[in-house]
Amino acid sequence: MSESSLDSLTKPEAEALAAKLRPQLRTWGEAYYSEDAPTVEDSVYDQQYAQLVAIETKYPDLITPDSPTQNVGGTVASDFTKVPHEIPMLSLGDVFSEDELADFVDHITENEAGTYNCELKIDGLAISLRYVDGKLVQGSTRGNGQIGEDITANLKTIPSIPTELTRPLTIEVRGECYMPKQSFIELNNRRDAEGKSVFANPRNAAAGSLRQLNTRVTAERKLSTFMYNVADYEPLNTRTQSGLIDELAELGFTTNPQYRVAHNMAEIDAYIDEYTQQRDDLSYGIDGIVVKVNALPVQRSMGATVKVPRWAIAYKFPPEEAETVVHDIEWTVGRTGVVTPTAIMDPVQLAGTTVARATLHNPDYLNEKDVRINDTVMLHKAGDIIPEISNFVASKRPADSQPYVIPTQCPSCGATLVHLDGEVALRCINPRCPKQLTEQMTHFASRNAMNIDGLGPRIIGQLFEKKYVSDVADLYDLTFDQLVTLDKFGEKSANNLLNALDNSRNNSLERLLFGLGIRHVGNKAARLIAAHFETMANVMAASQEEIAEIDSVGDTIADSLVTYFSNAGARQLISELEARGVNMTYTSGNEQTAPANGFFTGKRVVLTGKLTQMTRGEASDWLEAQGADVTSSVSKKTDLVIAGTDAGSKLTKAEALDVPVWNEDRFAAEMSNQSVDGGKK
Ligand SMILES: NC(=O)c1ccc[n+]([C@@H]2O[C@H](COP(=O)([O-])OP(=O)(O)OC[C@H]3O[C@@H](n4cnc5c(N)ncnc54)[C@H](O)[C@@H]3O)[C@@H](O)[C@H]2O)c1
Ligand SMILES: [Zn+2]
Repeated sequence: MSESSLDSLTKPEAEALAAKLRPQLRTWGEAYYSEDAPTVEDSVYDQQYAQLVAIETKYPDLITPDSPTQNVGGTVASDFTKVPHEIPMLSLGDVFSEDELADFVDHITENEAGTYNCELKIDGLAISLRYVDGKLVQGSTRGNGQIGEDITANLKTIPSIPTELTRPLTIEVRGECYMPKQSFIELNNRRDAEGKSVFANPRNAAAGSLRQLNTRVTAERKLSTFMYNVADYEPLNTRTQSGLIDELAELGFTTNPQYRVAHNMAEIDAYIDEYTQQRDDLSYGIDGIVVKVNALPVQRSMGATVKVPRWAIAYKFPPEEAETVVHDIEWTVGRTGVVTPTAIMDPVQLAGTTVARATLHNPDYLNEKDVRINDTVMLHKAGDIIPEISNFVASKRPADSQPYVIPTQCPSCGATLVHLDGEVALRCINPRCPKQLTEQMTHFASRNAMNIDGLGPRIIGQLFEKKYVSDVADLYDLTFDQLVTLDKFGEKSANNLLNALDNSRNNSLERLLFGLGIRHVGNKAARLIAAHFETMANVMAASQEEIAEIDSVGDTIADSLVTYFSNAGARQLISELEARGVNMTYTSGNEQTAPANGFFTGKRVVLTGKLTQMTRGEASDWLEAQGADVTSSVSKKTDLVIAGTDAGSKLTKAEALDVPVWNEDRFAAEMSNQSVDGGKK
């Protein structure tokens, strides 16, 4: 609300409006901070928040202590141990135009001559890390600013966070935990495919991934960090904000290199312009820039309000929007039968890319947005990354517009679509649905599954069209003569594909188990199950209880596996594969398939102490499969020691010899990284 429209309100009217805004903001804040699932766009929240600030600035006596303007947004879930922040973790004041920013800078310059440090405003969530004598002892969320949540175990799975500093400082370091753009896109794609709701932006995704009771989930989400602050700068040598970032880097933290010292508003403007241009090229999301007084003693003397420091301000990028017209809503069937709608639009430039498609996720989402064919819509990029429809433009809706009718039949096979229990997604449950079969075969051939080089979706589509295949077992009957009839497929490609198919017959069981695309059975679960039961026959004969007993497998996966194999068609498929020479046993323990130049290739690794997430045997098998040499005694030649709890003399010796030491979480994180990538090749 602008000053002038606010001026038209009487004080009682302003009071009444404030009394309406506060609970609304609180409700939105609750969804955003506790559920990591905002119910409105940030710009809507920001606009109402600004109205409240304007009212409270004009009539300070209307401020209530519980007003959202007086409290750092955030919650403390009861699932986590509480961590009091002796020095509060604050929010940032924000401005939305360069003029407002200039006012802030002028005000400071009048009082305190000096320089500013410009930093990128990373779209993540604030964390605090406490080190005692250089060792990481605790990590926490911002929470409500006064009290955070203890997420030490989760933070230890993040590779960029050092467990030990290069100097034995006792210090509390603060910064941002974020999810890189690529991981964010992959995570949301995966969630769409699984019929789950998607995260609105990388910040919510990072928060949701970090505040997990199961640290393995955190480890899989590929989070990273940039540290940029300390609770108290006394232990440091530097006395400037820019020097602080350098010193944190020397201590072993990952810091953002894109900061710059500015002397005046012109230089700050130049920085803003530069990063407004470059933001789309960064591998992480930013939602603005932060301008900070550079001298740390000046920061301290300026202090803070109850909510924000007085020595810093965030300049938020204006949300980039574009207008276009929706021509069609396309429904596509995924591997698991989830059918997702996509809006097909006139191509338009938006934040650095041409956009012609935007996902509408699921029928609920589509209905809520009420998008119709021929609607003019406003587009933005969710979390500045994924094109999304903000809303339709009511004034431009054609008079004869009809609400969009959600299809009831599969676009590929015509089967009636269903909602499975509790799912927002629509599904085709026809096991012979052609599109699902192509997608399933693509999955079967993929790198982490049967790893059949040269068998991509284009080829698979043709194989089905020509009726050379109807399921994955048929792949093993393909002939040279058939393959050379495919479009743009020469003799060399045909031979290569036949070779790749032949090689895949020797894969260890876990690849087949994963390749079947059984719901919930990811590559890690497949590995655990294959290693446990050793043969496909054992897996198929296993009861729900026997499967669920395996560490970190659990009921959901066990149920799904049993259901899958209870189907006669599935059992038939397995015997057809077996008849075609596909290996049905677990051989990874002694297989020579170590990646040629993976992280562990040729490394001497010693395991010591008690492991909790796996047995020593499993850890050792896995390391050997990665090409490591697992030895039992620590020497100068040892490359790495992995220490569980109660590690004794080997750990002491490693420390004395300066051999790098990893804890179990760090190792588990690497394991899941490698398995997600299918072993770095
Ligand atoms: N859509 C909704 O319903 C909803 C609800 C509540 C809040 N929000 C959004 O959340 C934001 C308000 O949240 P907030 O109070 O945490 O403020 P904020 O996120 O705007 O700014 C403060 C935070 O910026 C982060 N930050 C990133 N880079 C930094 C750097 N270089 N230096 C210092 N800090 C840096 C820190 O985590 C800090 O806590 C607004 O953008 C608002 O739109 C949205
Ligand atoms: Zn179908």
